[in-house]
Amino acid sequence: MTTQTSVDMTKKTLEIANLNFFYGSFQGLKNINLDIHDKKVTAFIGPSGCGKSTLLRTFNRMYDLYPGQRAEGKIMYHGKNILEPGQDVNMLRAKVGMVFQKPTPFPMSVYDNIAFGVRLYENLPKGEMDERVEWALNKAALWTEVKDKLNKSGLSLSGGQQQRLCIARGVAVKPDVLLLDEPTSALDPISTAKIEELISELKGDYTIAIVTHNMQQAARCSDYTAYMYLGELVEFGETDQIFMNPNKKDTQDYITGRFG
Ligand SMILES: Nc1ncnc2c1ncn2[C@@H]1O[C@H](COP(=O)(O)OP(=O)(O)OP(=O)(O)O)[C@@H](O)[C@H]1O
Repeated sequence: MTTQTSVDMTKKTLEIANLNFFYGSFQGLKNINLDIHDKKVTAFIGPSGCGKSTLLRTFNRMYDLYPGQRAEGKIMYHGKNILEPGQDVNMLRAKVGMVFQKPTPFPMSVYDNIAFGVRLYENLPKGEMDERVEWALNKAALWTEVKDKLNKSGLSLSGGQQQRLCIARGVAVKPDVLLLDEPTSALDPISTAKIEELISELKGDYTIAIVTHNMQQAARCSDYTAYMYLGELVEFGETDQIFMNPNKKDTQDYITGRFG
């Protein structure tokens, strides 16, 4: 008998089919097919320039902000192809939030860094906004460190705290998906460990896709791993299988450091 749990295990948040991406005439992604599973962490690994960030940026159409960049194919989210012209991209970006490599707090208070995004989508009375700010900072494991500094500039925090503030900002609008583009590459080992711990906790509530150069990080944090090379998806599967028993020799060579 199929239990509810096993049904949930196979639920997909994003279904990517025949996805191609172009920077002008240069094709950055070639016929990508994969599913992003609900409330799991999917890691994207591969050598520099293989298209990891490009792929991540298609999931919330971040590329739309840049002329000359276009995607073809399908990314199904809640039964709709988000690549179609009628898609409300602002709503999409609220549901599919993104955190970048370099922490990017807004030049405003810690409190307003969180409240700013919430105000774009919801009109909350002050008391409820206070609760939302505390809730988001708690989710990002930052509340105890900043609860006495809510009126201080977000830029006055340490790099690791700034990155958790950016995660709190993403979480505050209650997204389904969090896209993390090398979120720890600018951080020290202690901050990195905190973010990795946070990722494990957040996946209880959110679907997470992470680009990382750090193979150990992919192995530690993710449930699924995608290995990319030259704009193609070489191999995708459960992280244990990809790291311990990859199907392709290219994947094996990359994860064992024999590549290039
Ligand atoms: N704005 C752009 N205009 C033209 N080509 C681009 C642009 N951004 C990226 N590319 C190209 O697209 C390809 C994929 O780049 P992308 O940044 O997605 O790779 P990546 O795997 O994330 O690399 P890295 O690990 O170095 O961040 C590369 O060949 C890159 O040069």
